[in-house]
Amino acid sequence: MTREPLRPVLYDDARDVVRVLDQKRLPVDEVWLELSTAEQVAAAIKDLTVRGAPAIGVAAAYGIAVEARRGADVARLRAAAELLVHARPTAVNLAWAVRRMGRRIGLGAEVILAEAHAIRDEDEAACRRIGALGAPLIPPRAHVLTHCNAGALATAGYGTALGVVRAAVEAGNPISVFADETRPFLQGARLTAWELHRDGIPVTILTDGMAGWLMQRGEIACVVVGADRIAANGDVANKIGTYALAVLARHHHLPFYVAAPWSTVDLGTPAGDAIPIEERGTEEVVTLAGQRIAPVGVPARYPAFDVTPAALVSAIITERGVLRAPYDASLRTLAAE
Ligand SMILES: CSC[C@@H](O)[C@@H](O)C(=O)COP(=O)(O)O
Repeated sequence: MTREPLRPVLYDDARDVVRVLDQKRLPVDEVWLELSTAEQVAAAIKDLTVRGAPAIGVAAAYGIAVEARRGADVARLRAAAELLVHARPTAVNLAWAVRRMGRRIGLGAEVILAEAHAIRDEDEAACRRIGALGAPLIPPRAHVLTHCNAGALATAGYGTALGVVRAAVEAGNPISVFADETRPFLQGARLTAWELHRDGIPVTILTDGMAGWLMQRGEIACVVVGADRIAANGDVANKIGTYALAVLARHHHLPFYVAAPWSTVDLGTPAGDAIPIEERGTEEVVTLAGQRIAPVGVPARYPAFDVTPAALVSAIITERGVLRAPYDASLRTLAAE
């Protein structure tokens, strides 16, 4: 059965609302929210209603557009941009999109909305190109491990890591996916599993500690993940737990691929140690499905991202091409194109 492509962030031009699929409630409920202010969009980004690096960039762009279309003046639009750009710190796509929108402020609501639509459309096109470029890297009938959700839900549509998976399947390679559950927000168990299952792509959920054992047994052919920011030297920030997979992949001589649009590349950040890593509230770590699972009084940590050194990355798949080490040089070359 062919299903409608999944597009988690949309704009209703007739009613001037930003429509977002509530990712906090998936997979149990499929609920679309309608947002009509920059404050509402910023709150949806902060609380992970909408998440994934490219998707939060698209949402922020529409957050500025909705204000413009509802009559906000330049000062209000600049304040909206300021609010949105600070909603989350690690994914550079957010700052990239807000900066791009900022260049349209003052040119009128139609121009601003057109720019937001362009950001959305270009991201989906980039994901499809990433898929086409990445699919040939996946061995026939491979079991592919992914972490978090770098799928349609995390982008304008189609996905980055899952875009590679989708393109491989569309090209006739009957691969299957292992989805790390990705504690504590469970993007893998809830979102990756939901969107792949929806599209008929075989997916099996693992808890976060299982990958090493399956690699040792030869049950995983390669790892494909997304990224929140790629530094100029090729270091990659992505969901916490990604670095551990890269180390495991290296130990087991498996390829470790990063799939991301060019908007995730941040040549202004020289290396991974300069990437800001979001620390979130720890309630989610000490609770599961609303139940406390840890003793009261014991502290917890929740760094939401980690950095994988470039040396552990086999290739970075972007819409501009597939990059190989040395990444400082290959990123500079593609930046110039
Ligand atoms: C194409 S999405 C790439 C990344 O943003 C994704 O892998 C990720 O880490 C998302 O984290 P999240 O905290 O769910 O926004």
